[in-house]
Amino acid sequence: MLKINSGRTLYYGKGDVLVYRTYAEPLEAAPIPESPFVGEDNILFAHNIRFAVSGDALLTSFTDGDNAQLVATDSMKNFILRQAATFAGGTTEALLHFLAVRFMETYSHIDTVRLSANRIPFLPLPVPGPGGFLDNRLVYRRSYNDHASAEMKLARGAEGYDLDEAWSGLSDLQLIKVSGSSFYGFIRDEYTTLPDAYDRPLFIFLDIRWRYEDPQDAIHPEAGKHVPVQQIRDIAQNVFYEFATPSIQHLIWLIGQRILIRFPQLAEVRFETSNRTWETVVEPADGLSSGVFTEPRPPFGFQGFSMTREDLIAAPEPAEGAVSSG
Ligand SMILES: O=c1[nH]c(=O)c2[nH]c(=O)[nH]c2[nH]1
Repeated sequence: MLKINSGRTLYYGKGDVLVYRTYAEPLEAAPIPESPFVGEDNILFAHNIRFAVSGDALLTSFTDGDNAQLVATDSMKNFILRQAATFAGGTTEALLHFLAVRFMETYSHIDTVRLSANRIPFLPLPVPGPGGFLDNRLVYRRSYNDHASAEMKLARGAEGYDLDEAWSGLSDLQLIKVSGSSFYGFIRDEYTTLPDAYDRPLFIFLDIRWRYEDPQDAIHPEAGKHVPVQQIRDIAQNVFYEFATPSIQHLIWLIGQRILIRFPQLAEVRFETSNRTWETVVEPADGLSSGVFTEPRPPFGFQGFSMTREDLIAAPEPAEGAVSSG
């Protein structure tokens, strides 16, 4: 008999399932030095979810055209939307875990669920209150900026469900540092046309993902070890601000160091970055005087880097000559 567990790829599912859940569980977080973030109300808890299932029982739907074991992807979408109403948590990771477990409890022939989500951020708006401006809890502003993400695989195990390949993430962060970044000292040969840059306006796109030592920490924020995406974002921003950096490669090393120092519950951090350094049109006289720049032309450079706790070294001090004065 044909099997799927012989290295065969078999899955199907639904992507772009938009789930706008209101009044999810509020999230609290302990502050860290780089971030004022101490929690969010989760009044809008919105996600774009991709949900894929697999299992031996699905093989004949491919080989014989037998639909008897197929949950229509339209039903999958309805399942996700309706189950989201009963979700009692407040993190993206917990939502994915909940949906995958509920699906496998409902459909016993499904062996594995792989799912991922991008949070759709809605930002609170300050309104005048008695003692100054306060975030209101009715009107929010849709943001197209960086956002939380998560992905995981849930597999039916001997006892319950095994959680594998669980990653939390911050996607689509875009940061510009107007002065205090250099790039020089690289190989200079007959292929080199790029001039040395001692102070470039460094615009970068970053995707950061992290994995917990114990993946349950991502799902149970009440245990106090969930890492808020806002604090990862604020660490990235602050490290960029603090250090004069010689390359994006070294910048992400410094960001990774800080993340692993702040969050001992994390086992690994991964980066994917893209270099969008603005093209100089009118050169500034020095780092802090006016210049004119424009969008860079493709092709764009990129970096990928992963770091585990074994990479942790003593916390580096901000470099001499860092533009940021605090
Ligand atoms: O930070 C950078 N790293 C590179 O590897 C590189 N290569 C390049 O052309 N510009 C840059 N910038």
